[in-house]
Amino acid sequence: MGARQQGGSAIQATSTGGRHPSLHTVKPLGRTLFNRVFATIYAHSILALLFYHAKTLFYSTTLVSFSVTLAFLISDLVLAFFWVSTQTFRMFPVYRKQFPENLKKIMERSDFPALDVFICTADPYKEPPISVVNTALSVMAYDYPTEKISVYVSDDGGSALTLFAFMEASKFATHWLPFCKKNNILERSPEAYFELNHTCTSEAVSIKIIYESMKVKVERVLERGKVDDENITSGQEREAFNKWADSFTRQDHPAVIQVLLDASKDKDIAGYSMPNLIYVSREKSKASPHHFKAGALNALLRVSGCMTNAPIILTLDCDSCSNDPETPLRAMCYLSDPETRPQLAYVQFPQIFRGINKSDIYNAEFKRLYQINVMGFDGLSGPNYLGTGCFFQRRAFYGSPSSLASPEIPELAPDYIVDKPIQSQSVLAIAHQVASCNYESRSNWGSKIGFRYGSLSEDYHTGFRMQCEGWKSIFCDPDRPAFLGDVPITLNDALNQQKRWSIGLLEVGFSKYSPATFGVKSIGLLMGLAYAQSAFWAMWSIPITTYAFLPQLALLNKVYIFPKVSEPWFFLYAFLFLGAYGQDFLDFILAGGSIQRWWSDQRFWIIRGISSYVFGSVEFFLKFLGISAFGFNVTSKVVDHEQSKRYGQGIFEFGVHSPMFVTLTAAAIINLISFSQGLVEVFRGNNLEGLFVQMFISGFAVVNSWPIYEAIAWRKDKGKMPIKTSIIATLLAGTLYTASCFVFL
Ligand SMILES: O=c1ccn([C@@H]2O[C@H](COP(=O)(O)OP(=O)(O)O[C@H]3O[C@H](CO)[C@@H](O)[C@H](O)[C@H]3O)[C@@H](O)[C@H]2O)c(=O)[nH]1
Ligand SMILES: [Mn+2]
Repeated sequence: MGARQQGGSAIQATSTGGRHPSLHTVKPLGRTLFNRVFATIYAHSILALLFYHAKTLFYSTTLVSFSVTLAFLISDLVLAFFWVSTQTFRMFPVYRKQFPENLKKIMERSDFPALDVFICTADPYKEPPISVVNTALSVMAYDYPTEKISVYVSDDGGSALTLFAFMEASKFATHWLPFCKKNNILERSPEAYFELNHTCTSEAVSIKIIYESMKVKVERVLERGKVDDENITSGQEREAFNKWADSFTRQDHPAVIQVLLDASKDKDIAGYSMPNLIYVSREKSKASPHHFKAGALNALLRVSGCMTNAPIILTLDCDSCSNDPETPLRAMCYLSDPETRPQLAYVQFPQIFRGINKSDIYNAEFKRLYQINVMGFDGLSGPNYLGTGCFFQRRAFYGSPSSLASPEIPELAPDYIVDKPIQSQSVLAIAHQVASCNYESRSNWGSKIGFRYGSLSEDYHTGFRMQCEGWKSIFCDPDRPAFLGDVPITLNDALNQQKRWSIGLLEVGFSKYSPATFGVKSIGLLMGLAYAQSAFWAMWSIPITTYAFLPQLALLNKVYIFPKVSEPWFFLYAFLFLGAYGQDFLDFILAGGSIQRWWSDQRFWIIRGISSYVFGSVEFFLKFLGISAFGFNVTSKVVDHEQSKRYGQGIFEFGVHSPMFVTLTAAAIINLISFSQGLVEVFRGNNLEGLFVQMFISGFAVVNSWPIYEAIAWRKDKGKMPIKTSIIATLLAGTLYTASCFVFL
């Protein structure tokens, strides 16, 4: 909205010095001055609050009041940390525009750099192969010199079913690509295209028939769980599937690298060349760590290095379909600009999703994380890497801009020129060698070269470390979303995803490369703080859990812990609450959000605070102390019909028992009871002034908890709260209340 109108025009030449038409412009957002003034006022209010706590702490006469004050002091210090670090995003947010149409005036198409696309998938039953195929087709059909595109699919599930789907896709692609280009189609994922376009030409109808028959074949094979002989059409295909011997399991198998399309040979039905399409399932063995997605990406980095070694790499999650065929040209506006290029590690596009319900109940949109904060980062040294939809310079994986970190073999150097066909014996031999699981042992992969290991949030970690090395990045947020991904549609999936993120981020936060120490030293205070905010994301659990339980338990015990409405300190509390919420609301709406979605956003922040972040922190510290281990739990992209219907109606999906639902439900129960108790007090004419803040907090929580009460009390569908969860939560609430009676006695 506001942001979009300030883009500037193509006439203001920026980077090309006026000699050529401009490729891109950058402008500060209009609200920067307001942000700075407001920050000054708000900072003073925070200091006043801390002073108030210190004073209360100093004069507290009992152990209980001392402990309660201390708990609020700690909580408010954490809130203050998040507030301070949020200001880094508000100091210099910028908005950029690109002019891809000008690229053609400056460069010949034949001079465009080659592009290697990496697509990761890990489990055919959670990530349906037909969707992965759609993602691949959507980028194979990019408006970009086709023979320069190579798509590498990493299959961490090591599944013949996925390979089968891609064999079928390579045949379908020979029809699909010319169809898209000839008709200048925008949605180049067939699924999206057929969903949107109901009035079809006869050509479209016949393409649709080919697509549907491929889809049916792929889905049938998936249902059967194996590729039957009748589905294998050539000796070459049979040879490939023979690799799935009896000893082949997903955790233990040799590397499988299969060239499905070869740009130098294969042609589409119109006679034009096809892109390269290569299936890669790296070697796995239970004896060696595989480092989850980062490991998969590094294997692709090496395999692609010796096969095509394109200078530009696009990384995609299996569900990130292209939504705009012009996207690589937009990225090229920066990657081909001699002024920005030498320092530029990557151009990040925002993560945008399809199929989010109207009020976005699980806050899948993540406006703050994926859009608002990123614009703030962009005005400093550039956005963090978001894991998908990102164009890298290959060189950025090999050391800082000024000093190259050399790989073990010359074939992997970023400037190596591949002079043999990708299917030649020698190329395939090296590719298999670098995809083996022992290749990385005692090497710099994962520490100084490639995607970085040691965190379940490999995206955040890798981008951060690149910036510490001196690389810059750019956020590219065009009006038409460049990619569209899938969102979790059950609460359990959403919370588990958030738990994984919070663990991964803590892993970086407490490593020797912590943004708070190493980061501040390498990239400066503002960038360091900006990264630190995410690293310690899970610490939100401290204030949120405290405010979800403590004021309520005190209220139940008739202990009033906040300033009375008539006291001046009350206004401080009111200002801090309204100021923070108000500014958040403003940011959200100015970034094009709706009021309804903003409400869900704040609600889900509270929900995460008492579930994902609490459990994520606990799991992290157990691992830190060497007591347990955790893995990368892939988010399901499979759509259950009933669940998806409820999701569409905006109904919360519980359905299964989860410890994370227990804490949530316990909080909902305690808030409801304490609010009711407060009401009783008010009707009895007791002390509304002293009660007010506590009543307000529990009332606010009650309104937010509405979906939980529904799920416990009167829903009948499969997504209601399991009885077991409700019982355990009630017991937990009872225990907390009993304990509080002893404390507040
Ligand atoms: O061992 C693994 C685990 C996952 N993946 C792939 O990683 C991607 C992301 O997994 P998903 O379950 O969809 O996670 P999300 O939480 O939705 O993803 C976000 O968070 C991840 C880090 O936790 C980033 O890697 C992603 O890019 C980012 O979109 C998918 O394509 C998976 O196939 C692998 O290749 N190997
Ligand atoms: Mn995902």
